[in-house]
Amino acid sequence: MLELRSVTAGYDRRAPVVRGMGLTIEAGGSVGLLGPSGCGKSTLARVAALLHRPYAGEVILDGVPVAGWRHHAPRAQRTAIGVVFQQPRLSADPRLRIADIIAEPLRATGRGAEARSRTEELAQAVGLGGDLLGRRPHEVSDGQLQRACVARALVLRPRLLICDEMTAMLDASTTAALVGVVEEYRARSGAALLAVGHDRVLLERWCARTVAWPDLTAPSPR
Ligand SMILES: Nc1ncnc2c1ncn2[C@@H]1O[C@H](COP(=O)(O)OP(=O)(O)OP(=O)(O)O)[C@@H](O)[C@H]1O
Repeated sequence: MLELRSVTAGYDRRAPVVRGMGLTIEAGGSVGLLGPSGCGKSTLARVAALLHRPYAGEVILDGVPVAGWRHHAPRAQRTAIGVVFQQPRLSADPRLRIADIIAEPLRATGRGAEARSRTEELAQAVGLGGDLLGRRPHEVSDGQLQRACVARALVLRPRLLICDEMTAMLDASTTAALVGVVEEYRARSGAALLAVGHDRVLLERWCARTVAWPDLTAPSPR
């Protein structure tokens, strides 16, 4: 469903963080990407999420090379992919209420009419009850905000979910709950998963296949 071919990317063309890397995520499959802190996992995850344009190489979505990049890839392709980042406080607009954070992608794609029903459905799925939907980020815990970010990542019914250290700052029970939400969604929808992190035990339990950072230097077998 998604293939990265010989991708080179980073923040300075003269010293790229990611060099010539390949990774394949099969339709419905799950891949855990392991690597030490600072090696470039998040950078590669952002390329895979079509949020960061590589300097070289190809990103192929459903057999079609992604084209028309500016900083991001075109929205029509990006909406096939849901992303959860490590730090919910950096990825959620502090001015919005939790319900609006969850519904943001619907409104941004002209599907605001579905916002109310989808928000209620997903809030229930991720375990956000009571008055939490009406609060702003500074009025909820990190774990509650990350639950909202998982709901937001699912709201457009993505066919690929990228979880970049989604549980790094969470306790064991919230980690288990959110992995459960992702897996329940995948079981129902057939969506694929790229989970990025440095917790080998978690990723090996969660994903059908795990790859460690140095092994990505050669293109993955197709
Ligand atoms: N926006 C940015 N501008 C410049 N350099 C950056 C930027 N984001 C990351 N880097 C640098 O790129 C390198 C890889 O960072 P990246 O976040 O991809 O690593 P990581 O493997 O995900 O790390 P961690 O596990 O600690 O999150 C690091 O040296 C980092 O300092």
